[in-house]
Formats: sequence, structure tokens, C-alpha cells
Amino acid sequence: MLGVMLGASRSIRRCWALPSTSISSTRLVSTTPSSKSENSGSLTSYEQLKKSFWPADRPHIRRKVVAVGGLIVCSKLANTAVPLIFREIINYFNTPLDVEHIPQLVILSGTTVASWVLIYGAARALSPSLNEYKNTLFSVVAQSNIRTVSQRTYDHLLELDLSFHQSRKTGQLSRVIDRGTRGADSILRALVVNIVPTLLELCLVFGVLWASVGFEYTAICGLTTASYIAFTYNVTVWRTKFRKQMNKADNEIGFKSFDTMINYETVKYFNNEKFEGANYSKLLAAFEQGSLKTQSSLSLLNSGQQIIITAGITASMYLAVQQILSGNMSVGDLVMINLLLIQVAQPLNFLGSIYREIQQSHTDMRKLNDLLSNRPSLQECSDAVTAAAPCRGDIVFNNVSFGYSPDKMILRDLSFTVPSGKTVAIVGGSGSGKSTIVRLLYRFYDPLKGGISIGGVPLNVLQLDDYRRNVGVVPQDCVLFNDNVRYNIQYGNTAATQEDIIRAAKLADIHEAIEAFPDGYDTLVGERGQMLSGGEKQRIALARAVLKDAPILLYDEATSSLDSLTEHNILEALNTVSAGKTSIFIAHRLSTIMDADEILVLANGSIAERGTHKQLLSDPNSMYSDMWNQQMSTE
Ligand SMILES: Nc1ncnc2c1ncn2[C@@H]1O[C@H](COP(=O)(O)OP(=O)(O)OP(=O)(O)O)[C@@H](O)[C@H]1O
Repeated sequence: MLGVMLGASRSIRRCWALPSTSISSTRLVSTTPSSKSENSGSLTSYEQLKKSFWPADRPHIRRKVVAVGGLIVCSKLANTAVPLIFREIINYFNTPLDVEHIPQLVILSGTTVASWVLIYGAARALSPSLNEYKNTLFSVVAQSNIRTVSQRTYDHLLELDLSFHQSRKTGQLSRVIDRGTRGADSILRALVVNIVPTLLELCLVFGVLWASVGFEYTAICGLTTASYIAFTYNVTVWRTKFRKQMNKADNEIGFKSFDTMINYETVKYFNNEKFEGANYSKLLAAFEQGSLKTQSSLSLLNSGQQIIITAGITASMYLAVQQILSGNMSVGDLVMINLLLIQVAQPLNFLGSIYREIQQSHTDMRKLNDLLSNRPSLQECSDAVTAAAPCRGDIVFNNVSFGYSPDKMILRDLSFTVPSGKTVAIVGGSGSGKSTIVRLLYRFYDPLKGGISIGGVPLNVLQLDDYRRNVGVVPQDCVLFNDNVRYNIQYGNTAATQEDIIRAAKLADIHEAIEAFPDGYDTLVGERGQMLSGGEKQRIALARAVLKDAPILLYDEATSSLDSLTEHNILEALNTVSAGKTSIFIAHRLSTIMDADEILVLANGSIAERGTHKQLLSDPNSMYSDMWNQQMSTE
């Protein structure tokens, strides 16, 4: 304990040096939704791509990337060889025969042509085979990258602050993650499957044309490609707005249906099916419009591309025909030119969509990167101390002031102590800041002013994860995982045995109810636990807090959904569970906190009254007496 205290006092100087009377601007920053730190580790898209494609820590992935590069070159060489071989075959049939040596020539030509045909077949087969092998190898690189980015994002999201998650729409967040993780993959795939092979093929075709039929053909091919790219680029930029409109509507449709289905019961309670239907219809109409414009502009793009390509092919053939007529070129050359141009045109056809996909993926990667560059505002100091010993001491709130935004203070100069092993109850009107005290104590936020200490150690000097392990919370809003009852209870201690789970369930007075469920502990609870009643959910939340077996217990309206009899049973059980533990009870129903060692009455963010149940009732004009009398008369 002494060691902990000494370590803590050193850390206090480093981590908690703020005067308790001033509202420090750094503190204000630390409680706003997760901030982006200056050194947030934000990567440029290039750095992200490099990290994905050429990871320093995974040499086997680098070897695969090199192999993919080699396969691209071999596949394109084989592909470009096909028209050249075809030219040789055609030219053999166009060579005039020497009538004096017909038999030998026929045999010789037959053998040679047959060989060329076999080579032609081999080249044709080789190119797609190498291509497919390249795709298989590349999938290893891509999947490894998707896995790494997804894991990093998932871990990062769980590290971010509560304020971050409260300020984001879950549906949109999952879209950012989904698209962002696939963004790098899409760009790499576009590079490996389309851009690099096409550029290589263009270079090879330009070279072959120049070397075998002359510069004019290279010039025509180059001009056609340049016009094609310029046209595709401009039309794609112009039509991007239609696509954005379509995507925006698509996102909103997804979000709307998600939100409506989550609020299904509310829609029904207010008979708002038609209202929701009309809202949905507006979004569908926007999607329809965007989609039609996207389609018509795509048709324009496709026809323009075809016209440019056809013009290039026609010009080369026209030139070739002139040269054949003047005896400067063979029919084989004409066929070769035609095949080369058609071969190059095929991958170019996808250029528009590839360009757009790269643009979109770039945006998606940037959004994901922004998300990853969010840093939790609650940082642990480098020499934070372990929490087990301090958590067995007193909880002290010392002049704590806090607001979710600095212009609206929720708690003002709050000071109280929960002595070790004792129970303090907090009561007060709705919105007076009771749950906020729990959030501060669980260190979801830091106070703007003043400080909280546990066992004499400032809260922000304790190792956060270790500290939270020592605090059991039954929150006001009990949300369950969409799994079975056992999973939800065991969540309090993932190493708990079936006996531990049953013991906790019995303490929370839910065991018998679970046994009566069709599948007992294997019964599924539905999304957010909606297949259970409010009281059942609350008791499962209680059972898992019991299973956590922490020395500090925070109950935020833990029994508000229960009937009086169940509540009475649970309170008795909780007294056993809480024995020797430091507990804070938040409750509206005063009959549940009568036995607390001290009761704090919160009003306007400050403690208006404090004392035991008896002491508070002894003043007939106290707020507590008012609340008590009102509740008693109602009950
Ligand atoms: N994440 C948040 N961001 C901004 N304001 C918030 C946030 N959470 C709560 N508040 C506001 O803080 C005030 C105190 O909320 P808190 O939940 O602590 O009240 P409470 O006393 O527990 O109320 P109740 O008894 O109704 O549960 C309320 O005015 C609430 O609107």
C-alpha cells in the first residue's frame, strides 16, 4: 500500500498538477468528444497503401507482391505475343509457293505453320493462366491487409471515448469501417488487375508497332489512347455528381430503414407507418433519379469510348490497307495491328469505372484514417499505478465541477466521501446529474475542475483498465448482447463457470425465471435484449455485475424496472453481495436506499442536503422529506 501511495504521489505531480480551482483549457479539451491529437499518427493515402502493400513486418507478403509483379510481366508478354504469332501464321499462307519444290515446301510450311499454331495456342493459354495465378497470389496480400486493417479499426473503436460513440450514428460508423477497410484493397486491386497491366501492355504494343510496322501506327495508337483517357477522365468527373447523389440517397435509405426497424415499436405506438413510408419514398425517389442519371451518363461515356477506339482502329486499318496495296506491308501485319488495338481497347474500357473507384476508395480510406486518427481524450499517464489496493480505500469527490460542454455545467463544486466498505445513496430530480457522477467515477470523463481520488490516489493516476476491473456497474439502461442468457451473464467474468453463473443469477433473483425460459440459459435474448422484459434485463445486468465481483459497486437505478416484491428480494441479496464493498446507489424510489450510510440529495448539480434517512426526515421542510412524503402517499 505504501509503495502504491509513493508511486502515486510521484504520478500526482506529473498527471494531476492542475490547480483545483481553475478550469484548465487542457481539461476542457479532454472532455470534449474524442479529439485528434497533434501527433495523431494520421497517414496519407500513399503511406497507407505502402503499409498495406509493402508491410515492413511481413516479408512473406512482400515476396508475394514481387511474385505478383513477375506474373503481370509474363502474362502481358504472352498476351502481346499472340497477335505477332497470328501474323506469322497468316503470312505463311500469303507467301507465293515455288512450284518446282512444291512437295518439300508444303511439308516444310505445314510443319512450320503447325509449330506456330501450337505456340499460338500455348501463348493464348499461358496469359490467362498466369493472370489467374497472379489473382490468387494477390488475394493473399489483399486478405491479409483487410484482416489487419479490420482488427486495428475494431480495437481502436473500443478504445475511443464514450463521448465519441455517443456523437456518432452507429449505422454510418459501420459503413465508414466497411468501406474504409475495403478502400486500400480496391485501390491495390485496381493497380494490380488493371492499371499496371494496362500500362505495361500499352508500352509493349507501342514498342511492337514501332518495331514491326512503323512509327505512324504507334502515333495513331498513342493519340487514340490519349483521346480516350482525356474523354474518359472529363466525362467521369462530370458524372461523379450523379453517382454521389445516388450514393448519398443509398446511405440515407440504409440509415432510415435501420433507424425505423430499431424504433419499430415506437412507429407502431404512434401509428406512423404512413409517415415513415412517405419519408422512405422521398429517399427512394432521390435514389431513383440519381440512378437514372448515372445510367444515362454511363451510356454516353461508353458510346464515346467506342467511337474513339473505333476511329483509331479504322485509321490504322486505312493506313495499313494503303501500304498493303503499295506492297509495303503484308496481310499478316494488318491482322496483327487490328488484334493489338482491340486487345489494348479491352482494359481501357474499364478505365472510367476504375478511375471513379480509385477516387471513391481514396475518400473511403481518408474517412477511415480520420476515424483511426481520433485519439481517446482520456490518456493514461506513463507511470500510472495499479488499482487493486487503492480501490479498497475511500472514494473522495473534491470540489468536482463538470459539464458535457463547458457552457452548460451539470455538477458544481461537488464534495463528498464514500468511506471504504460503506454505502452512499444519491437521489435527486431527473437531469440533476446522478448518472453523470457514475460516468465520472467510471472515468468515462474527467472533471473540468476539482478531482476524484480512490484510496487517496487521484483517479487519473490509476491504470485505467485495471481500475475499471475493480468497479462493477449496473447501468440505468441495460442493453444486452444479441446472444443467449448465459453469454450475457458470463460477460461479467468470461472465465466464470456454469456454477458461478447460476449463483449470480440466483442472487439477482433471475435463476428461476431463466429456468422457465424455453431453452433455459441457452435462450436467445434478441437484439439489445428486446425479447426480455425490462425487469428481466435489469436482473441479468445485476447478475453480471455480481459475477464481476468488484470491490466498488455502482448501481444506477438498478431496480427501477422491478416490482416491489422482486425489488425487496434483490435488495436483500445485494446487501449480502455489497457487504464489505464500497457502493454508490442511485435511486428514485427512496424506500430502496433507506439503509444507506449516507444519502446525498442532489439539486442543480450541487449537494442540497446530506445525512442518513433518519436525519434527513427529522427536518419536515427538507427536500428529502417532501420526496419521501410524496412517494409514501403515492405508494
Ligand atoms: N452525453 C451527454 N452529452 C450532453 N449532455 C448530456 C449527456 N449525458 C447527459 N447529459 C445531460 O446532463 C444532464 C444530467 O444528466 P444525467 O443523466 O446525469 O441525469 P440524471 O440525474 O441521472 O437523470 P435521470 O434521473 O433522469 O436519469 C442532463 O441535462 C442531460 O441532458
